Amino acid sequence: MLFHVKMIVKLPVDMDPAKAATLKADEKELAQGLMREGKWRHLWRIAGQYANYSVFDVASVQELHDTLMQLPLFPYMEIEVNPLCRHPSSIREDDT
Ligand SMILES: O=C(O)C[C@H]1C=CC(=O)O1
Repeated sequence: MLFHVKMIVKLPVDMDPAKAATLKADEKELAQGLMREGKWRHLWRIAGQYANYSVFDVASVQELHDTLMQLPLFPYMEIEVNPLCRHPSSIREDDT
């Protein structure tokens, strides 16, 4: 199942820089692992924002929820989720 996810990161301005750096490093490690598993299919920076557009490919809504909840930056993100399905005009064969 494919989901378009927008993540807006809002770290507290007074957060300890060392804590912020650790959170970002942990998030990067987890994100890259999910990408290698094929679950985090796309990750794009939204230009000019500390935010991203992502596409997740997971087995269920529950798996998406659990995956997002486990992100180290989850407590500091505003997240918007939209489910995706094939477009009848799409010519791409890999739109699974
Ligand atoms: O930077 C972000 O958009 C937030 C988050 C998503 C992946 C990652 O490494 O950090």
